[in-house]
Amino acid sequence: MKPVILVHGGAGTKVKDEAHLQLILEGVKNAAREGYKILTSENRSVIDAVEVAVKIMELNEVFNAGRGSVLNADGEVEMDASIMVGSDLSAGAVTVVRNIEHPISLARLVMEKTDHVLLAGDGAERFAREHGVPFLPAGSLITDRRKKLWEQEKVSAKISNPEVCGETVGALAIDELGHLAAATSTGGRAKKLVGRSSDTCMIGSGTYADDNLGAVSTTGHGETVAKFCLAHAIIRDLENGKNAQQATTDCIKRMTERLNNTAGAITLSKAGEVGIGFSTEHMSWAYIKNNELRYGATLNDNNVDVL
Ligand SMILES: NC(=O)C[C@H](N)C(=O)O
Repeated sequence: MKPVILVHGGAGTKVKDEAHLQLILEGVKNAAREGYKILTSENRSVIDAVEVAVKIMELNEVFNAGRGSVLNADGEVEMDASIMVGSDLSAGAVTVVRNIEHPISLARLVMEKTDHVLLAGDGAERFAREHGVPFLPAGSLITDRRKKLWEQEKVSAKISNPEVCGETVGALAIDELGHLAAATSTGGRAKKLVGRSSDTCMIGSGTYADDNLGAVSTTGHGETVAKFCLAHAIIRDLENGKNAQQATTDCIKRMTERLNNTAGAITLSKAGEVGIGFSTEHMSWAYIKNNELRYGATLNDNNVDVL
């Protein structure tokens, strides 16, 4: 089995101009490269690879995760993340967490240090403190760009257009032995109600991994993704014999038709096949397989860098 790392930088990104597109593409390529380094290093582990890839994007302000997350109705950052290991289906997630740099690492701590799957808000933050997770001063994750957008949107009564609140991040990996892992992290939807949880923290909607079938990370309009259990719908299609690309394309299409809203997903099958699908105009993605880095932001893109 060839190791593969596959990442996305969110469906629904409103690409402003060429310079913005390049920042997004550099962001997903960099995350894929760093994840692949871990995946192919001596002490390789799929869980480390997806965590590192997501952490890199949580630090990158261009994405809606960690620093650079969108702001809720009160103008604050509340974040969600989840992670899953395909060998034994262990999973961890956090929701409505504030002032920590890496929600994905906290989700991993929930997976590894508790017998729970999901911790929320104050309880998740108390658990983080007890495990020595550093806290940032309040407001540190708010960027000027998000603040400006929030101020513009504040004057409009309508709910945020899902096309303008993309940039959630996710990563999948498979190693030489066929072990899979998946991770997803988000600031959610702009102007969301305080305390709102997203699909991203829901195992089966935002994230899923099972060595017997495949791994999925989703992005897009969270309520739609959650109602459709998009990640697990794709897994079921894999189980029914579809390949990674067919399963991803078909589920996104069924979800979009049924619920009249948009989303995107990346999929790795247990054979290491890649699936990329979205019903938004853009979703950035990158993957490394066979020493080639492939990346893009539209369905027709097929850019290749040889490593
Ligand atoms: N763009 C996103 O993926 C946002 C995320 N799914 C949410 O609804 O919170």
